[in-house]
Amino acid sequence: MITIIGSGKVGGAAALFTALRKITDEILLLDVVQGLPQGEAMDINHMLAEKGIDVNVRGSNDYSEMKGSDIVVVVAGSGRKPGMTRMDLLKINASIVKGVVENIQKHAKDAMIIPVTNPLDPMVYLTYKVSGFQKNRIFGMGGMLDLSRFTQFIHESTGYSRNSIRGLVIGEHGENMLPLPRFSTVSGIPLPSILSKEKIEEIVQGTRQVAAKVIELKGATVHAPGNAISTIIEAVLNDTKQVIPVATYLEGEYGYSDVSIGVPAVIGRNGVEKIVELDLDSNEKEWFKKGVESVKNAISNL
Ligand SMILES: NC(=O)c1ccc[n+]([C@@H]2O[C@H](COP(=O)([O-])OP(=O)(O)OC[C@H]3O[C@@H](n4cnc5c(N)ncnc54)[C@H](O)[C@@H]3O)[C@@H](O)[C@H]2O)c1
Ligand SMILES: O=C(O)C[C@H](O)C(=O)O
Repeated sequence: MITIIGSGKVGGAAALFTALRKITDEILLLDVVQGLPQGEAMDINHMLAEKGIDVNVRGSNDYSEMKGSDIVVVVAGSGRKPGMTRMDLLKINASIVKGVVENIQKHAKDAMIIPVTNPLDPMVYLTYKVSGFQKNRIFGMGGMLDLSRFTQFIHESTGYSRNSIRGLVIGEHGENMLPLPRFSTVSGIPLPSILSKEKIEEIVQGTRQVAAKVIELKGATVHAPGNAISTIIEAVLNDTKQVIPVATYLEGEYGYSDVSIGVPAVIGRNGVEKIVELDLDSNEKEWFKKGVESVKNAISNL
């Protein structure tokens, strides 16, 4: 059973994409707004009925119903408006996430938690500290979404199939995001031997900024984050051992401790089964460090 706390735009999309993957029998949508998760569940079930997919989606306002969840996704809280950074949501969302995690602790203490609420990296840290869960059981979704955007930019710039592209984006899910062209390939060919330096710089900047553009145009990002959440859920439930960038707690990896930030990790039935350490060059290390400093600064204000 998968529980999704926060049945708004991204929570609803995550339920939809997860149901379509047919990887669980039951999805519970929770929200504080009366009627919203119930209505969202009905709407998704109607779609699943036509498709003949027997995943049962339910909605509730009662946290105790998440008992027995394998994974709890936390996507409750406010989104940024045009002109804001994700960090501007720190204070308002920290109190929501803290309350939600206390409830997970109470009702689903054997679950894994996928934090999604922004600012993502500080929320992963808060979730780790408030829950007291082992660190491998908490992994935030941010880098997976950044990677889907980087992949789209590579596709648009090269014309090659999205299916041939293997990219990587790590670091803060925020202003200091770190797309990694040196560790990205198209059909095994490293990106720097396909695209010019200038073009690569353009798509790196584009990857950092494109979420703000979507928010300016349509108010929120919805489908890409919903799908990225379902990719991580699938990696856990199907024990795929896929290497996925997730925000997780570091204890010396990449030279940092007592901070949560995006790194590539092997995701399987035990959550984060291994953090993959890359040999970053000096420029990449600098961006990673800026991300760590930004997250540590936020953590100190929690
Ligand atoms: N990490 C990422 O990659 C990523 C991607 C997209 C969105 N987000 C973040 O996800 C969050 C949600 O975005 P959205 O567009 O779905 O927002 P939304 O406003 O559509 O939905 C948020 C929902 O959370 C609910 N909620 C608030 N407090 C709650 C509580 N205590 N318990 C249960 N539910 C509660 C609200 O009632 C609302 O329905 C935002 O913080 C946004 O920035 C993160
Ligand atoms: O950009 C946002 O505020 C939402 C989310 O973090 C995203 O990257 O889509």
